[in-house]
Amino acid sequence: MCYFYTKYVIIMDWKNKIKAVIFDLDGVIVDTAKYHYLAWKSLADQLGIPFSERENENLKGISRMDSLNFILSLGDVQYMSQDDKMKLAISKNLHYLELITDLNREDILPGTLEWIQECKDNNIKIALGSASKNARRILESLDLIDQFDVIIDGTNTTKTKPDPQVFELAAKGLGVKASESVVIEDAYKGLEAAKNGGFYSIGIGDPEILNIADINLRSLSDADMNILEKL
Ligand SMILES: O=P(O)(O)OC[C@H]1O[C@@H](O)[C@H](O)[C@@H](O)[C@@H]1O
Ligand SMILES: [Mg+2]
Repeated sequence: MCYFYTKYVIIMDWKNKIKAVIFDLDGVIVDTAKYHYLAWKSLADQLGIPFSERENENLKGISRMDSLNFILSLGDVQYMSQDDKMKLAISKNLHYLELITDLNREDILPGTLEWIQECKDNNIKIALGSASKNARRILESLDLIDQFDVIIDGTNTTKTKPDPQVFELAAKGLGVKASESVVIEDAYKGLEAAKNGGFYSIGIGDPEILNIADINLRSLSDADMNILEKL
């Protein structure tokens, strides 16, 4: 008796469409968002400004100075000299750095390493697109710095999310178009930045808050890259 076997190779559609993934850092790769909150909360307490996790949502994805200005506006602070603002921003950052002293590979959020590996297996380029000026230091602590083809952070940008500059610079560095790239973000403003630049997006976190993402996940560990088939 003779058997004939036919092999079908199914090529997923997203593999023809997507050439790059741009990861946000804080709240996507590592849960530093909570330390940013704790450091801002402690500063707000010192200044006597009411500040809770609800208001903190507005700080996700924006620069250090914009965050400080937002907190001062909550306290109805009409005027503060640039010098004094700088001192407060520096003190918040020193506190934040203290809180993340012990950050290490175990702090990488679930699913991140698998997504990075899948990108590599599928010849998808990887960039970091973060507002943080501490990004490189954090990637070093996590031993991830060598995984990225391009790193764009708060030291490379002049405009903050929701301006798409950070993602545009990342795409330019990778040599891909926005329409061929997926941005992974935990911040509403980050998702707005992705949309403003014409990037696809995945929102990590509460789908009700992140309701402008193309795909919503609670965590990267909730799906593998074939979820991009939904795009
Ligand atoms: O103070 P840093 O590390 O430069 O970070 C700037 C911003 O970086 C973003 O990634 C965070 O979501 C913001 O909360 C933070 O303010
Ligand atoms: Mg973030």
